[in-house]
Amino acid sequence: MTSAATNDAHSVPPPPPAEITYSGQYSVNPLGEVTFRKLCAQLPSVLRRIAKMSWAIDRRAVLLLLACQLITGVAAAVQLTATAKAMSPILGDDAVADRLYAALPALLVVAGASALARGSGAVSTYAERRITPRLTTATDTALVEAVCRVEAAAYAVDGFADRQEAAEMGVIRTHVMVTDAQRFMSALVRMVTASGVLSVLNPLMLPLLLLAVLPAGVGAVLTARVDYEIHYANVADRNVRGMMRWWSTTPKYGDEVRANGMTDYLLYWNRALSERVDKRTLAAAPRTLRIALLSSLVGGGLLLATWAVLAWLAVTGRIALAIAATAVLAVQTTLAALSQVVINGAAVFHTSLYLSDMQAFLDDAGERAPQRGELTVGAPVDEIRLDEVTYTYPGKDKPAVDDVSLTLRRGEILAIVGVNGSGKSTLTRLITGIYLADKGHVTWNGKDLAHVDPATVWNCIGLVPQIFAQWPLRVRENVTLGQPRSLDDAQVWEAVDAVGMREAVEDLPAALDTLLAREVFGGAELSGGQWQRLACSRALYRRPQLLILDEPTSQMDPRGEHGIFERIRTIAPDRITIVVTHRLENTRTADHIVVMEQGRITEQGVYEDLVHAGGTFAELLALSQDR
Ligand SMILES: Nc1ncnc2c1ncn2[C@@H]1O[C@H](COP(=O)(O)OP(=O)(O)OP(=O)(O)O)[C@@H](O)[C@H]1O
Repeated sequence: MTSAATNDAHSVPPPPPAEITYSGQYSVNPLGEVTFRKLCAQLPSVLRRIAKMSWAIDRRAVLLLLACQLITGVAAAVQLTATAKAMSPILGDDAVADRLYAALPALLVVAGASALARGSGAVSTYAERRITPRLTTATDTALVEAVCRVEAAAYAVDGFADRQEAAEMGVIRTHVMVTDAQRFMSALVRMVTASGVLSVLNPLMLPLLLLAVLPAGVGAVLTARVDYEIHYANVADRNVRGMMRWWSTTPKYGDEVRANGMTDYLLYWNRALSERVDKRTLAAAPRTLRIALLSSLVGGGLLLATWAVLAWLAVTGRIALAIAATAVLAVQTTLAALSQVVINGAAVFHTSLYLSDMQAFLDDAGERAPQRGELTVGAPVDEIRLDEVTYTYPGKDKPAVDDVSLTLRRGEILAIVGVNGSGKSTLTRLITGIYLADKGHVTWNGKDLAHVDPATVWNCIGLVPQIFAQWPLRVRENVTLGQPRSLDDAQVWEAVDAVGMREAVEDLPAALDTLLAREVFGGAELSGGQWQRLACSRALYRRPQLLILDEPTSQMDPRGEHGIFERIRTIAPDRITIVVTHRLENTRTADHIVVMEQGRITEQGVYEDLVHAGGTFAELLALSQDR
């Protein structure tokens, strides 16, 4: 390419990343219409929920936490009352030594109560640390399990991935949830006891103090509301950025990224998405500043009024000096506790929003888990029938599989061929019960898959999908999928031999024990064709009743391909075998071939008949030989 051409290509700026918005049925920001009062009213139920979750994890730690809160409250009340007692002699007219001596018992009580409060603080931190890690693990596991167990069709539902991303935030927030709740509760207890003491000293002080702190409370909750609004607006972009980050940085696609010169573009993408996220976040900064300034201004003015009233009461002799001094302390304590209540209350509330997202996702995922029925299937699987089966992907107008009827019998090899997008893979998903038909029935041994426990169906299947996982596990687990059939490795080697991989596996640093993850220390990497052979050995190891191979040899050398088809023929009598392939020569092995076009079966028969039928099969075969 000439340099002019290169410059030309570079003078066209790349298009910005597509604008994606958080979609689906949860696309309405739940905070949009909520008032401050409603938010405060939600706190008890949020705390109850956190307590319930913690209770399920560690009852003793929860009880310990509650006991500590009680002790904190009692200690705060004792401290203030004893301080008031100590103030009278200290502010008296006797000699200093006599005044201190008289105040000593009360001062000792203050010291004891303070030590008790510190001790209970330390114990409550210990209890909280007993709960948090396990709570985080429990929620994380619940989320992973929920996603793994949904009907596969859920992945195609609008907004499912975005809601999953939003739910991930709930898991992250469980790290701080118990700490926030515990701090909130302990500050609340301290505040209630201190303000109780204060109102005993002078009933006028408490309402004034509450008024002084109220603006800070409103400000903190309003800020939380803005933060969540921004989080909500950024969910989709963060989701896409996370995915793109993985694709850009994983070594698996490193060759493609480098050799195709994609690095600059990918960095541009990452930057553009981050800038978009930042733009939204920065746009909110003036709003949060306004909220903070206004709430501080109003709160500060009211606090000034509180101090003025206290001074007026003392100066006019309406309260004794000792009481006024204790009131100053009580106001300080209440104020400190109140701001903690406000800060931690807002944090708890903020967390609750993410928890609600997580719970909504878990509930939704739970509803999307297969609920098909109690029927079971097992070996031997003699017949699989499809009767007028139709399936349309969510959001699509045209069916991917349209009115297909087919019968598969034990011992037969079926080949499915057709152009890209004709519905071959979708058909195999319907046969395996990964998707359920919208119309028509798929039956195994006469049992409709719509009513069969899918786990029993999947126990009978060995599947080599078109795009298969390269698990970062040892070779052994890559073959057994972590479900060994025996204690020794004999059957693993048998499956490895079946795909001609013995030599390659023996050459690895630790043979079957070699970790197949290049990124991890000590890990090894296989070639594309070797990975594909391993995927085949995985399916063969299961000795399935239904063996499905979707383009199983696309990356293999002719020797490997020949070996696999030999093997398929040898083991075919004990099972039903389906091969999806574009290499039409490979369909010679099949007892029956179906040709798919636009979701329908348009031709079927054996190889020799189809070659001479003058239809799509003959045309595709001729094209594949025209080089
Ligand atoms: N997860 C999905 N969500 C929505 N549409 C899908 C999904 N998977 C496939 N489709 C659509 O369904 C149709 C059939 O796809 P399918 O993967 O079954 O074709 P195929 O015959 O296996 O193609 P290929 O030869 O390229 O593997 C296509 O139009 C495709 O766009």
